Amino acid sequence: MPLITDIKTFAALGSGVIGSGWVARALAHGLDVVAWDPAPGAEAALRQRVANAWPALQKQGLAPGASQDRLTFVATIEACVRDADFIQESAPERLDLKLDLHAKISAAAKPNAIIGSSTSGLLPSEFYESATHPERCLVGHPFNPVYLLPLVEIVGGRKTSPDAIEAAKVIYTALGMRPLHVRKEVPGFIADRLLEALWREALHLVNDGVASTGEIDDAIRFGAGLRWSFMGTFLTYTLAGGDAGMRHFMAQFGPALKLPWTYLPAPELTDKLIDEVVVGTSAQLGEHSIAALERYRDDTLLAVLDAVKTSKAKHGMAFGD
Ligand SMILES: NC(=O)C1=CN([C@@H]2O[C@H](COP(=O)(O)OP(=O)(O)OC[C@H]3O[C@@H](n4cnc5c(N)ncnc54)[C@H](O)[C@@H]3O)[C@@H](O)[C@H]2O)C=CC1
Ligand SMILES: C[N+](C)(C)CC(=O)CC(=O)[O-]
Repeated sequence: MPLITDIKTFAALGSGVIGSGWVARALAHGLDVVAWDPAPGAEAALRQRVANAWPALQKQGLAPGASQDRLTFVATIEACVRDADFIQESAPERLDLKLDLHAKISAAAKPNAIIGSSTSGLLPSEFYESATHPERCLVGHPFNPVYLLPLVEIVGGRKTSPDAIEAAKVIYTALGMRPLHVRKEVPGFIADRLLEALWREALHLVNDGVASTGEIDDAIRFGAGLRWSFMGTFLTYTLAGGDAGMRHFMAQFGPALKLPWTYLPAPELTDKLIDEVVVGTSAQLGEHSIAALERYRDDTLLAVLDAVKTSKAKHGMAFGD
């Protein structure tokens, strides 16, 4: 039986920050969405989050027929996945929970529906261990906000078939995303391995009293953060080597890698460090609500995406290049 790639109904299990982002993306692409989340009040919270995302999605352009009314919230896992053409799980990041959940999801789903998990770094071979038809099960790791950021890392487990990886690429592309197949199943995949290294160093800088949370964020957003929206570290550093490129860059800056610039192991998460990070980021939030900052972030991301697209077109490149 061929895997389903032309999807009409999207099932979302877990409707927190990431699940609601998937729901918003799928609705904006004109799909019917069925959602399930066991928390009391989850449906209202989901509809609220989708409504907050909708203005940005309208600016980006909705698919014909796209509507928030095409979201149905159901009471059981089985009702959520039974008729779904594609399933995305965004439940809490706990191996035991995902293992149990995927045994239930996969048993109730159509046998040829792809099942994706949003996990940030757990291994699919482990949490799909008890799945029915595990060959169609994989990771589709998105980035927050899921409804705007294109990247989705696709990671297969030991039992995932190559056909399922290809089917997932087709599905996520149809949802307006940029799939990146992580060919080796490693914890943290590619992107979170990089982000975690930065995050650990940032926490050390706070812990050691070198900088406040706001100063560290300034160091990112006025410098490398601007470059990262259109050029990765390898190409950026090639340009930093001047006409001699990467070879000169390595000769000049390679030795610094042996200097003790970075700590790598995570700092102890003491109450003092947690308080400092919470107080620092509360000051950064100021009077703004999370929802207001999400709208600001969405508008800014749309402008950045637009600018990158326009500039690439001027230089003969497609957005995905
Ligand atoms: N927050 C982030 O920046 C990102 C998170 N992820 C991944 O997405 C997944 C979800 O994370 P968030 O949305 O941030 O968490 P969240 O805490 O915002 O949402 C989790 C939701 O799952 C629900 N839930 C609780 N028990 C459940 C169960 N047994 N089955 C299904 N749902 C259940 C909760 O009620 C809650 O609504 C995790 O695997 C996480 O690693 C991926 C990319 C980014
Ligand atoms: C913090 N995080 C590990 C959950 C982050 C991600 O997984 C991706 C993101 O959106 O930064």
